[in-house]
Amino acid sequence: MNWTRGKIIGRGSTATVSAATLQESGETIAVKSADFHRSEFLQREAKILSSLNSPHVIGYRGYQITKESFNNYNGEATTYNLLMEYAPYGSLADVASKNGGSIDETRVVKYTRQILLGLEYVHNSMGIAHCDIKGSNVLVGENGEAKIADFGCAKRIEPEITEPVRGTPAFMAPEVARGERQGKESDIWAVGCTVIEMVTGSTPWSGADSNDPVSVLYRVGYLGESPELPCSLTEQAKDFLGKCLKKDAKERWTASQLLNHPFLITKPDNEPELVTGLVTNSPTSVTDQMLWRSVEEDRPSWWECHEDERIGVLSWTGQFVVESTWDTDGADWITVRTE
Ligand SMILES: Nc1ncnc2c1ncn2[C@@H]1O[C@H](COP(=O)(O)OP(=O)(O)OP(=O)(O)O)[C@@H](O)[C@H]1O
Repeated sequence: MNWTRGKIIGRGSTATVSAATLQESGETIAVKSADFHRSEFLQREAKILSSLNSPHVIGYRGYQITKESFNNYNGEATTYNLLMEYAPYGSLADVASKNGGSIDETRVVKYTRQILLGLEYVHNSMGIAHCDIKGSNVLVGENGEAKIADFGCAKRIEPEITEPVRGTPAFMAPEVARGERQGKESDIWAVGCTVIEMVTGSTPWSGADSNDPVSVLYRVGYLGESPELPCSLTEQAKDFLGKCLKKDAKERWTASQLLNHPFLITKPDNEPELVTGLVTNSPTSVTDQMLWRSVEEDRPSWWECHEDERIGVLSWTGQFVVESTWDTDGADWITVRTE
């Protein structure tokens, strides 16, 4: 399959995402790329994504290994590329920021339903837990529908293998924060956190502790705290979040149960028009520079620092692997390590 790489449209902790055009059909796709030697998670993601087929999961278009010079490499590097359906509105986090910081309730209901439909499929039909549900890992497709993406942390539910828990601290359920287990129940906790993120425009725990993941994990895992519910929410919405944020994983509702919760089945008002997301129309050519958001132009200020420091900063903003050896006396807190 021949394709031409376009502008960079996203950058995560493990990979860079570019827009690209398929030469034969002219279709715009997204290509997630990583240096081959650091592409273990991306390869794992490609393997899982290739087995999934749902309107609520980002579409798989194949993978390719290339030799090319991009992403500030000196000279040519062997690059692993995951080819995916392109989501023109970017992630829910992008949609929120383009809509003045948060997402209106009608759309929050719609996106939540679609995330749960995606999870119902992934959990029940495919036996997979996503393990990193959050606003920046849910993309908005051409028709405005939410699609789950970024399966780099995903794992098979059965047989249950003891693996280090993975994900993003602010979205971690108590049992994950304690390094005990991670499965479909912890995805549901993360859905609750994602609803809070959509409503408030900030990640949960975004008070004084927001820059200290260890403190957040301690509060969730050992002090029994839950993220604060926005006071603007209706009673129905608060009840829904209560079912997602049950401290005991066994009591948490499943995706199928939540899909029947009144918060999601009450007829919504007319959906307001989507305010410009990443792009306003599905682009047809990567040469149409106006259509692409370039993170090259608005990299955060810490991006230019020395690579070691940058990895350090990324570790605070990105994903963590938590060793499952913690005990409650706090002695093992430093076993949180980054990947
Ligand atoms: N298919 C896509 N279409 C459009 N934009 C995309 C697509 N995939 C990813 N992006 C953009 O790139 C960003 C980073 O992608 P992704 O989360 O998959 O990378 P990552 O390295 O796994 O990130 P992290 O590990 O930090 O969560 C997304 O938040 C989104 O803005």
